[in-house]
Amino acid sequence: MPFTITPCPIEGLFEIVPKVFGDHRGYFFESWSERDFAQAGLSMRFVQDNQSKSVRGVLRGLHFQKKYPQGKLVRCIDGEVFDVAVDIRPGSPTFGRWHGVLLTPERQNQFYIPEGFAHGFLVLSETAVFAYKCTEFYHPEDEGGLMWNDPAIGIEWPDLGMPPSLSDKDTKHASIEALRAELGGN
Ligand SMILES: Cc1cn([C@H]2C[C@H](O)[C@@H](COP(=O)(O)OP(=O)(O)O[C@H]3O[C@@H](C)C(=O)[C@@H](O)[C@H]3O)O2)c(=O)[nH]c1=O
Repeated sequence: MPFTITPCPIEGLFEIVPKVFGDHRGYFFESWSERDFAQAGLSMRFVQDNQSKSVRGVLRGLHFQKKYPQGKLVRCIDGEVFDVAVDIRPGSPTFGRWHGVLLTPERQNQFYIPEGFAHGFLVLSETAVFAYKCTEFYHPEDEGGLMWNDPAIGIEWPDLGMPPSLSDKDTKHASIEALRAELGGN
C-alpha cells in the first residue's frame, strides 16, 4: 500500500501520507490512486482539479457549496499552509468543530475533506502553491462561506504577527450560529 491513510479526530476527515521513492534523480510518488484509497474505505469520484498560488499571510476560506457539496483532497505542492476543515453537517455530533493539518511538500501529506465541511487555509511560507481534487464541479451561485475567525468555532490559526490577507468575499461570511439556523438539523 503506497499510502498511509489515517482518520482524523472528526469523523470523515483523513490525513494521507504517500510512500515517496527517492533516488539520485529526485523523487517519485503516487498522489492519488482510486484503487488504494477505495481499499482504505475512501471511495470518491473526482471531477475537477484546482491549483492556486498565494503569498504569506493569505487566508482563503472558509468555503463550501450548499446544493452541490464538494469533497476535496488537498495538498501544498510548494510552501507551507495550515489547512482547516469545519464540520457543518446538519445533525452531526461534531457540528461546528474544526480540525487543522499542516501541509508541506517535505511530508507530501494530503488532507481529505468530505462533503459537508467548510474549508480554508492560511499561507505560512513566502508563497505557497495549493492543489486539490474535487468531487463536484464549481457552482459559483451555490457558494457559501463561514467566517474564519468566528469565536464560537475558535480555530487556532498560527500567529504570523500580521492580520490575514483576505478576498473581499471572505470578509463577509456567516457565523456558525447563523449557518446552524440556515442549514437546520441541529
Ligand atoms: C473555486 C473556483 C474559482 N474560480 C474563479 C472564480 C474567481 O474569479 C476566481 C477566484 O475564486 P475564489 O476567490 O473563490 O478562489 P479561492 O478563494 O481560492 O476559492 C477556493 O478556496 C478554497 C479554500 C476552497 O476550499 C475552494 O473550494 C475554493 O472555494 O477563480 C473558478 O473559475 N473555478 C473554481 O472552482
